[in-house]
Amino acid sequence: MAAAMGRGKKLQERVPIRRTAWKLADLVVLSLLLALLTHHATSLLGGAGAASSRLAVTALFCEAWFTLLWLLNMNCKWNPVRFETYPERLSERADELPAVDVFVTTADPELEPPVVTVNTVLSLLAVDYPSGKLACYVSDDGCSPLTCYALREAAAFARLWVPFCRRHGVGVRAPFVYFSGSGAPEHRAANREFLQEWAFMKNEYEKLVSRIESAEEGSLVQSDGEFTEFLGAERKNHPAIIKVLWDSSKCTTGEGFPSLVYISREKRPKYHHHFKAGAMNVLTRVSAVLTNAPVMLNVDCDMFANNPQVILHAMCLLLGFDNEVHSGFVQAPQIFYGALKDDPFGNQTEVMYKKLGHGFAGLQGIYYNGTGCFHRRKVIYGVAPDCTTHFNPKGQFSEIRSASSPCCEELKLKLGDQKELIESAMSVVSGDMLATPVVDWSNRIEVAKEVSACSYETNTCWGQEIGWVYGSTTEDILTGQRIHAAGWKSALMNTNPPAFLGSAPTGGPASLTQYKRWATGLFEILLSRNNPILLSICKRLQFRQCLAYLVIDVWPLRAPFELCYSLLGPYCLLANQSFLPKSSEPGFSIPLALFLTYNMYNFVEYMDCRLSARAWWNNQRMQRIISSSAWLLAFLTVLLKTLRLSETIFEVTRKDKSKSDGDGSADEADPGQFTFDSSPVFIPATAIAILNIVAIAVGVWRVVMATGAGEDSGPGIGEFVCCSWLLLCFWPFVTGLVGKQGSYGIPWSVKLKAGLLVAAFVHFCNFTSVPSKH
Ligand SMILES: O=c1ccn([C@@H]2O[C@H](COP(=O)(O)OP(=O)(O)O[C@H]3O[C@H](CO)[C@@H](O)[C@H](O)[C@H]3O)[C@@H](O)[C@H]2O)c(=O)[nH]1
Ligand SMILES: [Mn+2]
Repeated sequence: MAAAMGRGKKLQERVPIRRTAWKLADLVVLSLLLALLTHHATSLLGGAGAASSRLAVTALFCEAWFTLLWLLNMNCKWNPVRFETYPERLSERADELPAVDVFVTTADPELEPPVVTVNTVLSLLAVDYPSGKLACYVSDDGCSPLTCYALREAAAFARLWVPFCRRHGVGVRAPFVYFSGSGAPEHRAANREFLQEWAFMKNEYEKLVSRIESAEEGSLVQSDGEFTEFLGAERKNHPAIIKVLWDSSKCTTGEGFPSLVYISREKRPKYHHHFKAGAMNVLTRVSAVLTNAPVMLNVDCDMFANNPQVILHAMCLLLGFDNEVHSGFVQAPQIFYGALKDDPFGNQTEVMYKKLGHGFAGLQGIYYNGTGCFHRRKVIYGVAPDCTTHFNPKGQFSEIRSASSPCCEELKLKLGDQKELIESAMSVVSGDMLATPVVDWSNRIEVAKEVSACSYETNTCWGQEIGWVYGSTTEDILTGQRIHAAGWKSALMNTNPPAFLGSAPTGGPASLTQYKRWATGLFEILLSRNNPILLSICKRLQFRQCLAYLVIDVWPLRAPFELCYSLLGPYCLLANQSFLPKSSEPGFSIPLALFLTYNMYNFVEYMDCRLSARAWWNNQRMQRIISSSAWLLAFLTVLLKTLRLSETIFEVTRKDKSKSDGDGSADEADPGQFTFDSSPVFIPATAIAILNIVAIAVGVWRVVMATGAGEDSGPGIGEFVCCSWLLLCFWPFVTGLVGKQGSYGIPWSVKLKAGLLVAAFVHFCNFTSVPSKH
């Protein structure tokens, strides 16, 4: 069918992005890095004193790492591509479109208010796609009757909302966005009939929100027989609850809207539930026995469909290649709404998507980002690309199953022996994108509960070769790696307007927690048998794709190197030594040129992505802060985990409800200002801020009193620049040290622990310092 659809006009086009100037710049930075390495290596060989050779070795070691990182980055960015999609060319072929199961995950009604989830679900139910071919499944790891109730109310509202959106071609179909303006959309304001309808819908939406927000758990569970299943259910100890909130096949009149199913998988204290990955696997199985669509879309609960054509765009990439190996999955970039001006917390990852993301896309394909992604179901079932259906030249199906194609027995072993599930899997594996079995759901709820039981996965391959992979809190990267290692490629979907918009954490602490979780998960990947190097040696992960994955996977490993390097400057000022060439030496130009070119390179990248200079500064500053706080803590946490001293958990990010209510958060004076709490992630960064203040003070005092060691061994301008630059990067912490009011100040417990670390370091510097001349 893919070929059939591709016949005539192409559905997609792979466009290489030219970057000759960037390649030159890559090489310039690389040669400066190599020059610096050579400088330190020769000064070592030239026989420096013991103290300065220790410094040179440390510097050399770190700089070798930075050079390696730069090479990895160069590899990733070298040949970027983008994909153009032409959804209008699908329009005459509506009946050839495959069905799609849409998954939404939510985990906590406190941190993820039901009204946020409801908006996401409504935006998805209303997309431009045949209703009968869509079904939406919501997984609730919070097991909350409030979420279930909110979704039931949303289904009632969808009956009005979906036809309204389709009739009027509404742009963004998350009601909180649509109704966030002060009045009706301007271009329609003259149409009285529309205005009436608009006002009616707005009123209905407001009623929906107030019903959801005023709902109380106690009265819901008791008064209404509908929610009795939640009676006595504890969040981590309850049977599976599955509710069909809307069944589109029952709808005989009108346009209808997609089916909606609520799932809270079984949880028992004895069983590890594997966080989001576990939820995704249950969603996969439950949908398999109900609708069994060959394509699955998954989004986080806070990520609404921002472009109603989103599924059609994805279909261009899923159906538009001659061979389906090119699009094992289709990932839309993760873009955020309601972003703070100039990205103060460095969590918009815009440049990362534009530079690294497109670079990945030019290799084996974009990484899976956990949300806004379309997977082929068979890819999730661990089927390799060469043992699936091939298309003959006439563009018709020819069911050539290669010898390695999984048979029924094999599927039973891998997916678990459940009759309905295996039947549905057989039909998916055979590759027929259009075979959607019509089943009567009412008979299947018990089956669905069976496959969402805790014990279902015992002695199966779920979480290993099948489904979302367990063992990392960054399950998305891990699962994507597994798919690429099976030989699939992936496609990056760029649409205008963006396909989905999500919410980024607000505030410093939440951002750092998120970065810590990612880095923890990435380190878990590196230490597992699923690390990209092994996957590239033993499986079919391409070599350059493996190197590209390393750019991301080594985040936590960067922390110790960057920390070490950042301590060299303050160490030299305190211990009256130097590690960089003096301004009088010819070698001085190397670090100077490197510093300037590297920062200029990054700065121009931000300009290239049409971001502000301030956004560049904030991001480069946050890089230093994140590395010395979140990544460092992640590094230590995983070390402790490998020593079996601690466990890693998935800390859910708080979603800002005020954004979905339409009223901006006015309670915080400056949402872009850094706030602190007593979490240990703040200790190392606070210590660095204090240390640099002390170091600069001592350094300046030495210069003023002229008590420094001779020209050759004492610190020079280079060391001063290092410390001042760090002080600027950690400025939020400097102000946090003196800040008093509420969360803008660093808590005393953090200051104290950081102070102790600094004292220990200063003591160490004194111990190893070069004695003064006088
Ligand atoms: O036990 C859990 C924990 C989380 N979630 C869901 O996972 C999603 C992501 O959680 P969130 O706290 O929003 O994390 P983020 O850091 O914003 O998520 C990013 O990073 C995650 C991996 O760390 C990916 O799974 C996400 O898709 C990606 O958006 C949300 O829908 C949660 O409801 C569950 O379903 N069960
Ligand atoms: Mn999120």
